[in-house]
Amino acid sequence: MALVNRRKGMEWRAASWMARHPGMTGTPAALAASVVELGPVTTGTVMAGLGAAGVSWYRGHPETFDRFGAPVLRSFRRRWLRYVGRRWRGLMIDCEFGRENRRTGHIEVPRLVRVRSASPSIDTLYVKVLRGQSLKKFQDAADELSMALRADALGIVKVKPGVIALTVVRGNPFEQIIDPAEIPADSSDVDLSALYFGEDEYGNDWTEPILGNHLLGVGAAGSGKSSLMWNPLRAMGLAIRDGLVRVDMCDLKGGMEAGNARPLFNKYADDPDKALQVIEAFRNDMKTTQRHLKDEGLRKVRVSTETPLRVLMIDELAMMTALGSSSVTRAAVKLLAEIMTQGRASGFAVCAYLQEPTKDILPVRDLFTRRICLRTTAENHADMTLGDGMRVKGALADEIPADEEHAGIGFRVDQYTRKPIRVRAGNVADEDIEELVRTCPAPTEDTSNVVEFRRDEDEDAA
Ligand SMILES: Nc1ncnc2c1ncn2[C@@H]1O[C@H](COP(=O)(O)OP(=O)(O)OP(=O)(O)O)[C@@H](O)[C@H]1O
Repeated sequence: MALVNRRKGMEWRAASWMARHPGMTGTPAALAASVVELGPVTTGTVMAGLGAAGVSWYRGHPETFDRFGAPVLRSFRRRWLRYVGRRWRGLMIDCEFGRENRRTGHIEVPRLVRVRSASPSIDTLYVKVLRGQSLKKFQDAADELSMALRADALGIVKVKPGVIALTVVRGNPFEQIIDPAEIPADSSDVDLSALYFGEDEYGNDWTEPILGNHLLGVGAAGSGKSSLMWNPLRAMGLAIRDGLVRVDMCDLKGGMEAGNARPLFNKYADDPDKALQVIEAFRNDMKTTQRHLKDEGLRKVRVSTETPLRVLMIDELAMMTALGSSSVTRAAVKLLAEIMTQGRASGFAVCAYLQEPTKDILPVRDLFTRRICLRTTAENHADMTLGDGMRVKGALADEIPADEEHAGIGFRVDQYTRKPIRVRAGNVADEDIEELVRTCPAPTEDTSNVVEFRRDEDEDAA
């Protein structure tokens, strides 16, 4: 075939643009058809009705609108304003991703195929690269791209052959330190299905359910993991005091984190051997509770002083699952797997915290039902913690600056939309922990007729 030195005709280019953007062409076409067929009054009335329905959704149910409606509208607006044709083309040429077609002389640029905007501060741009361009070329130009896109953090990954995703994060919605969870005035005010952890980037309360769940907090040293532990403890405060929630604590930082808060806990361990005993006893209590529920013909526990919610907290979980002696880690992994697969209905929850979420360190990672990823040291930790593809969608946990101003900031996944949401945990200071220990010590007498595990005498004495 002879070589041609002309571009495709304008009408053909317009036709292929229309085929690629059916919404942009289909909507005006449908409107025009409606005006012709039904008349301008009917069309106007339908449009006004749709507009009014949208406004009443926005005003009447902000939670569902922000969750489902806003991302769609925001993606559309950003695609056709912020990243519209000429702007995108200029940006690509300025960052030297344009290339002259030698035959036609036309400057070709990587094509923006899709824009998704999971939250006001996160855009994911899916880009079809030109033939001969590599992922590395984009990664090498990350600084230039980040400046041109006015991004505070930029992630660049391959999505499929020929398509990359640029994840653009702008601004820090959390310039203020967030207050810690309040200790409720009464144990009946404790909501075990929505414990306060902090705020999300929209300024809404960030809560997590603990009843029927297991929670994993991942973050590098100094990322603020302790606030993922103390906020739920404060939020459960009076329920701990009143015996509705019993917490066993394994503080494998050698007692540095929770050593001063022992009165809060039903059982406490600060080394792997003692922790293994605590975990084993927790599993045995779970078995006893399961038998009790079976005898009563119940499928689920009702939290009461007889059958309290049992929480096993483990700080520096890696010490139990990988870094301790092999006999301890083997036994601990087995016990944790048993507790996490069977404990939800009987009211036995695990909350664990660690720095590195790889399968070698945490073989039972997938059994955690709620996961939070604070600042990490490696790119792939966000996907390992939150689920595949979450980094592309915006969870750039490895780009969170490693300073105290950004401690407690991280990502969680919205259970309905499966999108990452930026969150910041409340900052729990030493005085807040002291207040909790002072006001909410666990009952020393074991009132339960189901769970027979008691504190050791020597611990009480201490
Ligand atoms: N939610 C928060 N908001 C603001 N600052 C915080 C928050 N959480 C922790 N910090 C501060 O960040 C610092 C480190 O926090 P923290 O000790 O919780 O980190 P960590 O992840 O537990 O680290 P390590 O694993 O090394 O113990 C502390 O000085 C703390 O005051």
